[in-house]
Amino acid sequence: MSTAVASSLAPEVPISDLDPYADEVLSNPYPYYAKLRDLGPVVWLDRYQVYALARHDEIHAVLSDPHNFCSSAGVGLANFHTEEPWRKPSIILEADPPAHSGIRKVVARILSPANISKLRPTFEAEADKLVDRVLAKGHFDAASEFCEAYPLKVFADAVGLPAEGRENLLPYGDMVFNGFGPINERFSKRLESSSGAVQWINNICRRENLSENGLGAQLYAAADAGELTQDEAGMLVRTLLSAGLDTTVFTLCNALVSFAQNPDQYAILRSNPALARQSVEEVIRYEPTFHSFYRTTAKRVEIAGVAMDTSQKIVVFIGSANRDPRRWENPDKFDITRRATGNLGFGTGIHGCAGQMMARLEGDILLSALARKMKSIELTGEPVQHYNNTVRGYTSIPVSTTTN
Ligand SMILES: O=C(O)c1ccc(-n2ccnc2)cc1
Repeated sequence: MSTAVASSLAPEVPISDLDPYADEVLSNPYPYYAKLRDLGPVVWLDRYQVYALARHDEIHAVLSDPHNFCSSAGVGLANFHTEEPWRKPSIILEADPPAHSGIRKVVARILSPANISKLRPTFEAEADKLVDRVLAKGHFDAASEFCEAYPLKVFADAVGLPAEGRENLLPYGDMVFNGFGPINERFSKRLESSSGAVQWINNICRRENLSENGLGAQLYAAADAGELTQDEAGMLVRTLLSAGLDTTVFTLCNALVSFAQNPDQYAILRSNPALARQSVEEVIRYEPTFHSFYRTTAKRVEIAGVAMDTSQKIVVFIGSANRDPRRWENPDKFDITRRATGNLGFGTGIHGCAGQMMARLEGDILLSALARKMKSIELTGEPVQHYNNTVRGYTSIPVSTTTN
């Protein structure tokens, strides 16, 4: 498509030359999101030749309408209907009904509160051990020694992974999340340096490499019961490992930085550690890990009066929806006393995050364990941000802490 598209666009679609993947935007996207929201309900990003939605209501509507806005063309910038994906498409994330429905049902059961609540005693014991270890140090890196360590232990154990080789998990997830953006230098560099990780992931998802009763084994048991094929079970183990590590690591990073930067909010949590679960919700709203997603029009369709052709890519900025003053009061304030449920940090609709209860379990347990023992936390240096096309978090968060 060329300028012809621009001239055939209805006049009311504002055109922006924003590059959402530029470092300066990724380092603090919120002012750019505000500009996009003010431009209009639908904006044309000329650089990538895609429509962009930055307001809550239009994003909610598109994510709730898989019939008109499909996922099988890929949920990143690449259109699987016209170009080769970098890896085999996900049978749940990059699928539409009816193929999606049966797969989702199995994954939803395995990640349901009923099934994962059995993990709580183990998750709590590991959280107490980790909190005691880092608080004994007084000074530590809350990213590498705390926020990364916890999911890499408890979630990887829950899936049934062996102890060795786990250093492949975050680089693999980084590739997956870069892959939802353009094939830019950031993505291709990661792709080159992580071919070993791809091999390791494909191998570790095999049934014989997983523990007897983990979440991975439960997926293969569903195949034995005829709900999936054995191959689909293996692909869904890949899903758990693609989706379940970097996201929770960065959510915990964003929580720690948000609390360190808002000590009044940490004091509230400290006074009532039972607020941990609600504060995870506010972290997901205020600093969502997952910032942008795409859908593809499945037919000629209209959004906010803008007529779109079929096969058009639309980027929805979830991070912007969660800061939209049309939906949230004082959206730029980190406030753990607000009711943040219903925010779009976990998406919504049939593709709403299948792992959200796992993410909440990990966040609730780790933050309440911290709040019970850590009196205060402060940054002893600038947190080092992690740059990725789609997710936001940190690779280093130097802190000093005081205990009871
Ligand atoms: O099936 C997969 O490979 C896959 C599924 C879901 C995600 N995801 C996106 C945002 N939170 C999780 C990533 C990868």
